[in-house]
Amino acid sequence: MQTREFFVSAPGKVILHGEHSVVHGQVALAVSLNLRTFLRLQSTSSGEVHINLPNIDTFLSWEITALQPLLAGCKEQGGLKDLDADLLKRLREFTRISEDSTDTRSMAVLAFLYMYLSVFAESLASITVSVWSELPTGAGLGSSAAYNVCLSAALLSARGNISNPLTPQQESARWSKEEMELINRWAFMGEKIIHGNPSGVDNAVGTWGKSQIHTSFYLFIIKFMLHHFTLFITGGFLRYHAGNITPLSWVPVLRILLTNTKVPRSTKVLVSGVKDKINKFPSVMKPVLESVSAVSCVCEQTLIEMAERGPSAEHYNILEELIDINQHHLNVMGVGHSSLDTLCRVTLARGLHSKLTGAGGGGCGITLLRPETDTTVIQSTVEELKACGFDCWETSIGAPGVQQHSSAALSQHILKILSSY
Ligand SMILES: Nc1ncnc2c1ncn2[C@@H]1O[C@H](COP(=O)(O)OP(=O)(O)OP(=O)(O)O)[C@@H](O)[C@H]1O
Ligand SMILES: C[C@@](O)(CCO)CC(=O)[O-]
Ligand SMILES: [Mg+2]
Repeated sequence: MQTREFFVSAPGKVILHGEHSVVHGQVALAVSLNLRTFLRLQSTSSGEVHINLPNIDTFLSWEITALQPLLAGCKEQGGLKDLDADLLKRLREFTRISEDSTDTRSMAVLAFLYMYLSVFAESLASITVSVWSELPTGAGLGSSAAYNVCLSAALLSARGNISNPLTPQQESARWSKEEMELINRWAFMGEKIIHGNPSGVDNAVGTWGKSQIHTSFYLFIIKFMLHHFTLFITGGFLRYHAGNITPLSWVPVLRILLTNTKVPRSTKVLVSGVKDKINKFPSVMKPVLESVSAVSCVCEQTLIEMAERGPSAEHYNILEELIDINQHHLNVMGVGHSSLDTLCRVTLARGLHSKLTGAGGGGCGITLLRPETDTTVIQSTVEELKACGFDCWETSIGAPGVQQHSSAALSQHILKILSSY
């Protein structure tokens, strides 16, 4: 063990276009969100492993001697290609979590124990891990990915597989590109446990976020543009395709209203439902997935054009039409929900366009706000959506990816929650 105590955090994400079709190799556009998950790891000498997950009211511990036999016959650490099915089976038996279980607590515990046992296989260490998130759990904003990215970064750092990048002078620090790749790969393993068959977009956004290359490059662009009196900055969008993530340079900030319908759903169940539909009607569903990919590409082109020529009303009309088309496609895939229909209807009554974001089936939706959208219109929309029982707020997008923090960098509120275990 390298450190007695440290803190990490990772952001959630919003998918603009491409959810579900990205699982089947198509293009997605996503952006990190300024809502984060925070983790505190302490090394102890208790001979036990503790996990505290206050968001889901889960506080558990195990004797290391009870966990050790689970590693019998395990492959060498580094099994990053596929999940170790035998270890997962033994873990399910040990925790009495059945194969078809998708409940919140079971998924979180399995992902944690799997990553802990795999990373510390050579010598199980006594640790206490506490995780708390600003993100709603299971609502389409990448809460599972932020959780897995935090676990991955903290466990790998504690084990010494990656560095502890924070220097005494710093409040926050990030890892090297190679280390972030490792964090991302282990987080993907956690996503496999929680999602079943993830595309990797959520953990990639949670790891990389709005990259540093972005920030310095864009500061230059912003200066240039302000000099030319164009009030126009980047939105930090990322393009994800077949395991590769690339920042979209020169795209505008979009104003987005986020609505949480609060209807619970499981990404694992929804992703598997789409797969069943594709298997049942391949000739019907494949063109739908390809069309969603085309929506992502046309959207990307439009954003680039908006940056190059300056945004026009026509650009916003295109973005709105793409949102409508994609929402219809997602309904065809079977991942819509009456609560999301309500969101679309309420916003369209005021000329605003919405779609679900993330896995759908309830959870969150996004509404595009035009630059000229009046504050009174936004306020009345928010009020009506709240009257439907939804949470609704204007987001700030484009946040940094996974980071290590000093305790001084965290707010008293977060520190208090994480330190009370
Ligand atoms: N703060 C947290 N504490 C503990 N477990 C969490 C936390 N956040 C997420 N999880 C785990 O992730 C699961 C939710 O993952 P799921 O993929 O269904 O939703 P999501 O990631 O919020 O949405 P999407 O995948 O559509 O973006 C929870 O059931 C829980 O197991
Ligand atoms: C539904 C999905 O496309 C996005 C969930 O945020 C699943 C995935 O990409 O793994
Ligand atoms: Mg998820």
